[in-house]
Amino acid sequence: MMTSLISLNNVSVEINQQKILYDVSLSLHLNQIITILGPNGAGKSTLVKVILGLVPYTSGIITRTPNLTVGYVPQSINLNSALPITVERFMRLNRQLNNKDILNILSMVKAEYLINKSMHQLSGGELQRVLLAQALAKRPQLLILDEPTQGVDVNGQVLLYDLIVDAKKQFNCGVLMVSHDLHLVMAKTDEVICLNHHVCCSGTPANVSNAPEFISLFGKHNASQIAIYKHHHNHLHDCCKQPIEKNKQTILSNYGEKIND
Ligand SMILES: Nc1ncnc2c1ncn2[C@@H]1O[C@H](COP(=O)(O)OP(=O)(O)OP(=O)(O)O)[C@@H](O)[C@H]1O
Repeated sequence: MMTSLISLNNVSVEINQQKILYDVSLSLHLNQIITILGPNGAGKSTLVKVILGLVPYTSGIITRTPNLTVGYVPQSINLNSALPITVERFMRLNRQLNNKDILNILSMVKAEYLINKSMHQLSGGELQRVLLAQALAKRPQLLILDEPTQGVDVNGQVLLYDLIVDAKKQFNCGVLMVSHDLHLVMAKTDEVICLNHHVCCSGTPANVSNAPEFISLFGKHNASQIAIYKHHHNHLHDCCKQPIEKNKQTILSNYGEKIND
């Protein structure tokens, strides 16, 4: 039997009488990668925060495995530019790690060369890798990432997703991530959950891309591109380097261009 790390059963969240999430059910297991996708304002970050225990839920049941260790990679962090901090100091903030631990964990995310650099001088990709290292320092059973490739160029995105898969293998952890980079993550994902305040559809990437709910949310053409991208995930084009706007039409309509150019 698969070990369920966390299960949500008909979880709803209301803020100021507004239903942000309703009747969301999901179950995440060890060694499983779940990707959550959905349009702007669909409640993806709220769902992540509910799972992290940062936002209270109004109804439903959440069950966690006892003493669950969770590592979290946020979308980005606000560092006070007036306060200099090196990567090494940043890594020490959360936990008492010795020098060897810090080097080991940074080398896992190919960031050991950054150890003495200022956090303020990192590129988008380097910063996200350090945030991943910080999350992995706890040796989490559950790794949660909320749009981890914001501000990261395409090579950095590919590397980051590869590192997430490596981390899953190394720690045998479950991974739950919010991502708009469907063309990069689909082949690495076990289950896709399409969220628009509720779970519109879920399943394997191949199944979801054929689901009527998914097609009505993202359009038939775009849905079919996702299925195609499952087989073309190493095939990158220049247009991927453009910043991906947080707008489902923009994100998904780019897929056609990538296929054809
Ligand atoms: N604390 C809050 N108070 C009021 N409204 C909130 C609060 N938190 C979230 N919301 C609203 O809930 C909705 C869902 O927000 P959320 O950030 O979870 O969406 P999202 O899917 O992550 O969006 P995006 O793709 O833009 O990051 C939005 O309409 C947002 O304005």
